[in-house]
Amino acid sequence: MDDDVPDLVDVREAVGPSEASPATVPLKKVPITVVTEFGNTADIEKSLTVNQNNQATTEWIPLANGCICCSVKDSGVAALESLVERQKNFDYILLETTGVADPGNIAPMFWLDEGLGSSIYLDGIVTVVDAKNILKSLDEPAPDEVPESEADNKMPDSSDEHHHHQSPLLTTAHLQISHADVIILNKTDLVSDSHLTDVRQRISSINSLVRLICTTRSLIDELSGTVLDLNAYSTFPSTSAPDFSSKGHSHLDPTISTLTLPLRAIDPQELPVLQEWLETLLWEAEDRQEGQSRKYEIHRTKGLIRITDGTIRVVQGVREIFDIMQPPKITGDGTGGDSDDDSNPQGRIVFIGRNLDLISGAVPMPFSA
Ligand SMILES: Nc1nc2c(ncn2[C@@H]2O[C@H](COP(=O)(O)OP(=O)(O)OP(=O)(O)O)[C@@H](O)[C@H]2O)c(=O)[nH]1
Repeated sequence: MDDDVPDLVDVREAVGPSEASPATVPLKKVPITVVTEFGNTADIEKSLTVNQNNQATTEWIPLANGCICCSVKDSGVAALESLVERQKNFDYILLETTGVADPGNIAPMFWLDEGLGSSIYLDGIVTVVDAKNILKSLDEPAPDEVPESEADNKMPDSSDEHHHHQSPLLTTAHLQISHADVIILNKTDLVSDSHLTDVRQRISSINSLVRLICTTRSLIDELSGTVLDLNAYSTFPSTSAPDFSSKGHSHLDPTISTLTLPLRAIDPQELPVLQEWLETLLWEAEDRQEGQSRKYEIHRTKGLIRITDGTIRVVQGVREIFDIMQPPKITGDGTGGDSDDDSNPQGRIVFIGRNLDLISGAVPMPFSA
């Protein structure tokens, strides 16, 4: 998908030198936050441009097979690694996509296996949402806003008009909200309080785990934890918006919802069973597409697992890839650190995606609380 090709911006230009992470603390790896903003339909670029101290460096991405989606996957990471290695003083990378990008295609590129020894790591996805226009974008997408993945996901029997019309439309705005770890809800000065409440509820019904920050002119007080230093792919979020859809569907948004499954504490020996359950759930959803009139689709998975020995594990996943990991020791609020305590919320696993009400019937959860 051509539109997924990102521009790169060094955070020191984006936010000003005083606000960036302190340069005195050398980072072993450079974190990346992916920023998506719906509605920006900039021209397609097949290059990565990095701005640092007003010096722009461009890495061109070779287009093997003419398919930018396949080509950018490895060469985009390689281009970034090469930049980080050549200019060793990067603190952070903000990767701004075009407005019609599907973060579900981009996040897996940068969420790299530890064993690969990459010099970069994915820190999180931030989506900027226009409070005035978002409901319209979710309800009445223009034809060119319908992402390619929607076309891919049409039922095999898509000649059957009934099926196609029954399936609620998945828009780019849905995808950018469902994959977001943080949403900057901007232009709040242009809407009434009741409109803002409707927007907040709609967003929370799609993605109950997202951290929602209301802004005017995208101004935020504290960058750390909002745009930078998110640790969104290594910890479980401390935010807990109301769960509108514990059954896997929501009346507020028929297309995408959040499903929360409470988990009992599990024995360390049972972790492989959890792993197998997730494999079945996430991998077979892909396989099941053929011949099915309805299928579920998981965009994002996050879990907090309480282990009977007092430790915790975090589950993180985007589309079909996932990891069960020990969280880094970074917070005292139960979202980081590797030991359990009373402040930890109940163990649970959370899925964000489509038709999630089908999950429990398809692959029953073995550790229900
Ligand atoms: N009233 C109000 N106007 C805003 C706000 N944020 C941006 N604008 C204005 O809205 C107009 C369009 O800005 P954006 O929506 O950021 O435009 P964009 O298409 O995303 O632009 P790019 O960032 O270049 O992609 C500009 O005139 C901005 O000054 C806000 O919070 N409130």
